[in-house]
Amino acid sequence: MSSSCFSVLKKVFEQGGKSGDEFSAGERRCKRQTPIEKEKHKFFDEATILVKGGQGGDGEAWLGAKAKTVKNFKYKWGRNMKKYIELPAAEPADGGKGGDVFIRVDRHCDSLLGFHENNVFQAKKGYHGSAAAHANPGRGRLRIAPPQDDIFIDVPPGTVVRLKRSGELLGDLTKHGQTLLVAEGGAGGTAARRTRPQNRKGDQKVTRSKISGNDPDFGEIELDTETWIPIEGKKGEELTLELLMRVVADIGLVGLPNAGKSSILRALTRATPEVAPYPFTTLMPNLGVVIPTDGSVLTPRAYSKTCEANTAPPVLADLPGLIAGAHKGRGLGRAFLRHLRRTRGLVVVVDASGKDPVGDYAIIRNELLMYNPEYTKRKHILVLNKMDLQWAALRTEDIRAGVEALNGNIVGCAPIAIVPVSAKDGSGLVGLFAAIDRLMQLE
Ligand SMILES: Nc1nc2c(ncn2[C@@H]2O[C@H](COP(=O)(O)OP(=O)(O)OP(=O)(O)O)[C@@H](O)[C@H]2O)c(=O)[nH]1
Ligand SMILES: [Mg+2]
Repeated sequence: MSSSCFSVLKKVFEQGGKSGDEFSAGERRCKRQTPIEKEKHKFFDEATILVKGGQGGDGEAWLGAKAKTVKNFKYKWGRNMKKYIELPAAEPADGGKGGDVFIRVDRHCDSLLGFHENNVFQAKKGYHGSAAAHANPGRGRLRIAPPQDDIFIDVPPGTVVRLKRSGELLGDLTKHGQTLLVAEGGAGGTAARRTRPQNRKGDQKVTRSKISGNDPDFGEIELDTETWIPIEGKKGEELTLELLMRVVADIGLVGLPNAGKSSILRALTRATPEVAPYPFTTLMPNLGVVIPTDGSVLTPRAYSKTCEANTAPPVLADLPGLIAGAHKGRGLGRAFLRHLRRTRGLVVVVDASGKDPVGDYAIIRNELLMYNPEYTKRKHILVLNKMDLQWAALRTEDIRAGVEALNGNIVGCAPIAIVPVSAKDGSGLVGLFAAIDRLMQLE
């Protein structure tokens, strides 16, 4: 079947069996997708955003305030008390700081897709000095307006933040709740009370008659309070950032399309990735925590027996299928291999009922080598899947021998275990749990 046939078939599957004509006009309108939504797998893990810190609030220009004379309500006749007291003049307030922009990790967020439609983040401008009067009601006037609220941009765990221009790394955010300050808000402006005019030549606001001293330009300048001016708040930082997501997982599942990677993820974890008998079913990585859920296949007790150390269960990442020539852009290319960067080990899945399982294994190892030679040095397990098919079961020993005979220069390090399994009927999964546990114990 041609690949276009596959995509049509896939669409029909996604629509729950309805062909395009069976949808009403309203339904079709609702289902209309943007180009980005259509090709999610190309955009889900990278984005460019513009972040702007808020401008600082302006200082207050309030020069008219005078000291007030008020009645002394504590006054008692006969004592040495003043009947009237003088309250000092309230001073004008400085502007408040503009809001900062932070990037924050949220584990409920799973892609950067949203940033393709909404990619400008501007924090609010700081409060002006005049707002300070209302910021502290009943408790006296603040001399500085309060700072503006910060904004937080939520990203998925595993997001790398770089400056677009220079490529400088600003942060690699992996843990839920981690934050990174990316654009600082501008400082608030100073109020008129503290501001001095610039003593530049020709500045009209400086009264020449008041210039004294022996400086050839101006010397000391005696200022006239009439000329005091408030200062505007400073502009906030403004940066263009590049976001790049690399999933955070302990183990990556790699293999040719249809080998059964997603089926294995389903069998070992609670994740429910799509499984279907056509290639490139998986377009984006799926994650799952290794916890057996199906009592008929494995109980949690059986799992804990297989685990020697009482460590947190590993996270598996199921990636799209890789094909020969992926490094030249064939299939889905190999850009998704970046998601293996943070893994500690790999599980290479091979369809043992296929034409040439040993050849498939060599293709995968070669593609990994072409992408990043470091990947072929990582510890890995070779899973021979589809053992429920008789043809696969009969060939197991031949496949083992074939893999062991492969040249280390081509495939890198040898697998730490070769595990025959069937994701369909669950056989061999206990052995796979044990092998994964062993992989996690290895340095
Ligand atoms: N008989 C048998 N079929 C299996 C087994 N594991 C997976 N399959 C079938 O193989 C086909 C492909 O399975 P997937 O899990 O989608 O394979 P994949 O490697 O994730 O495929 P891509 O996402 O396209 O790369 C499906 O029809 C599965 O039902 C198995 O152990 N035995
Ligand atoms: Mg898949």
